[in-house]
Amino acid sequence: MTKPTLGSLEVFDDIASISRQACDDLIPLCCDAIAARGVCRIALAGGSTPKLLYRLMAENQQAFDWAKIELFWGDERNVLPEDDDSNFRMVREAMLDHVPIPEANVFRVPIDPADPAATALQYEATLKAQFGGDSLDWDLVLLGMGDDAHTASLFPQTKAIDANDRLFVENWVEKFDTFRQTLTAPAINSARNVWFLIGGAGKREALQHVWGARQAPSEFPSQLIRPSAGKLRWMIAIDAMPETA
Ligand SMILES: O=C(O)[C@H](O)[C@@H](O)[C@H](O)[C@H](O)COP(=O)(O)O
Repeated sequence: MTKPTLGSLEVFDDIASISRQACDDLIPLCCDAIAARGVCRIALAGGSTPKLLYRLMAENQQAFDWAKIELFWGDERNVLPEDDDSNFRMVREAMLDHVPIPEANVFRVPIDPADPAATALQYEATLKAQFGGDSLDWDLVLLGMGDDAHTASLFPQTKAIDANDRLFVENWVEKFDTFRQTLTAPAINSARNVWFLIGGAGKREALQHVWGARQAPSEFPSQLIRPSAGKLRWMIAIDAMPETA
């Protein structure tokens, strides 16, 4: 069976079972972070896969100390927060509207569609201020992966892939003819925990490449995710698992 060379692999029946396990594991992760450092900082993934996890967090809200949890976005679309495509809106509807998290603990990417560069600089400054410097020791970064092997908004053959001197950047994505906003690979790789939540047969080929011997991160950006000291966890639905090589 094709497996990742880095990190742990767990195979699940479907995205629902991934979501239940991730929610169950988030409870002690948050408790331990808060006990150790007084705060739990999480970078949320966008897209559709993590929606159920966010709903489960809301359903199990009594298990989380929301006053000491800080939520950030690993990436965002270049749209306003009420837009259907907004990752912030997706999280707000699935979780934020239903849990007692203080508004001051929710760090939305301050999108100005007309000035993506300024937006990125502003969010990067927020990250540095909140973390007290350039090393973002996230307690958890949640990630999805596209069928083109992108993660966050690190898309193949885009500038953000090489933005190793930055933490958060605007990223022109030709195939969408628009900008995205994204954490850079170094900003993700400083995390204590990185969890990929991936499901769907459409991701199978991309995972085959990402886990394959050929290292080509500009083609398969999820290969960039190699936490320097933290734990990498692949939570994969069986329908996304590559055929045995
Ligand atoms: O803004 C986004 O779309 C996400 O951050 C993106 O990186 C997502 O995780 C993948 O595209 C997978 O998306 P699905 O979960 O919808 O398959």
